[in-house]
Amino acid sequence: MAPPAVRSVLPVVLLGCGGVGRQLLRHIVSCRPLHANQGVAIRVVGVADSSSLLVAEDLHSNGLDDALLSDLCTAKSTGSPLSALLARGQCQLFSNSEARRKVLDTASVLGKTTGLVLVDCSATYDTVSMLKDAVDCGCCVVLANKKPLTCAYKDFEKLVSNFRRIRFESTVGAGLPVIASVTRIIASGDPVSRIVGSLSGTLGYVMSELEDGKRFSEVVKTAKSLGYTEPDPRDDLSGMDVARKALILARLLGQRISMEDINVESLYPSELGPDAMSTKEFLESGLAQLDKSIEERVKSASLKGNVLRYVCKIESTGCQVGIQEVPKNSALGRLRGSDNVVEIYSRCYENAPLVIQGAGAGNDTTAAGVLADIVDLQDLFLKTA
Ligand SMILES: NC(=O)C1=CN([C@@H]2O[C@H](COP(=O)(O)OP(=O)(O)OC[C@H]3O[C@@H](n4cnc5c(N)ncnc54)[C@H](OP(=O)(O)O)[C@@H]3O)[C@@H](O)[C@H]2O)C=CC1
Ligand SMILES: N[C@@H](CC=O)C(=O)O
Repeated sequence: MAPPAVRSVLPVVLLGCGGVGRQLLRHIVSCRPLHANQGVAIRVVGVADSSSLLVAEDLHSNGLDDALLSDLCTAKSTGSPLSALLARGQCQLFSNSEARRKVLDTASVLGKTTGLVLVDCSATYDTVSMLKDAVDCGCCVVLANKKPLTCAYKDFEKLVSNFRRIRFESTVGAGLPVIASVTRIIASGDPVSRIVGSLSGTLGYVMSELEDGKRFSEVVKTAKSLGYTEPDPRDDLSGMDVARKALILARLLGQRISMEDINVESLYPSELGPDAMSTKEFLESGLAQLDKSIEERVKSASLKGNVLRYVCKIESTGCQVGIQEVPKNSALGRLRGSDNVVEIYSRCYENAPLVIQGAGAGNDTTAAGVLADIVDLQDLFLKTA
């Protein structure tokens, strides 16, 4: 039987082709038959990293072909620059200084015709102004990067101003349907009063491995190698990554707050922070300085039948994120590995909260969440006859 005709074509420019971005490209390629059966086609017209942007020569063609995308993943994972792909033909390369203009030209051309989805899988604030300009061109935005939604409130407001055109499920809980659930509850007129949970795959993994007697510095490095941590793991250990998730959720609930309004507990002192040493130095020498004090905290909790968890609490009275001792035999205490758990309380879920639990970090699940977000926009990209 012939596959159904293509109903929606979604042109995509991907910003960031690190662990998550590359996995997204692999998912896009491997899901072609599935999407074709659903009448959906994703056309990757450009991919950027921190130094350049690779764009399809003809924006209205089929985009960068799958063989090129696979080679791009191989090149980037072996440390080659995007320029190594130029010899393949069918694409053009723009340096960092020209990339922003080219993305916006592309957004402007496609925004007026086929539409464009700008997908941010970087971990930088540098994309914010480009995303806002793309929104002005009528483009859609999909984010794994939390930073654009956690800078100035007016930037958040701008990005979500057309809620139909933005998706950011993977910013909280990776592939878990946290944003979708909260959005649906709010849309039904059921006021969300409280969200409590463990929202860091890295810290969840680290804490549960510590219970098995492993050394803090070792498990943090393992979490990094498993793709759970941010590019600089101090973003996780400082609590800032969880605070960003809390801020996104709080803003989604209508709170006009900023990062400074969130109480954040860090697992390391400022002497080991980014102003004092590089990520490499931190991993090689700084991290091990924390082993003893963390081991003592784990032991002290264990003597009381408790375990340590990094807990996030969002209420109308404020947001806080920090380490807590919780009973070993509680929902939070039973968490293992990179799993997240989120409890959502509202009028309908007052005494028994809505609970969402599952893998909360990792390139695979995060990229799957991003892909689902892109496909979710398909109705805005219907082909005209
Ligand atoms: N890993 C996970 O479990 C989860 C991750 N996320 C988020 O996904 C994002 C990506 O994470 P991850 O893939 O692990 O990070 P990586 O560090 O592996 O990749 C980041 C990518 O962004 C690129 N980049 C940096 N600056 C820019 C820029 N100005 N424009 C375009 N690209 C740029 C980097 O370029 P270069 O290759 O040149 O360095 C790199 O390719 C992060 O924001 C993270 O918070 C969200 C949920 C879960
Ligand atoms: N570093 C983050 C990745 C997902 O947001 C985490 O550990 O949860």
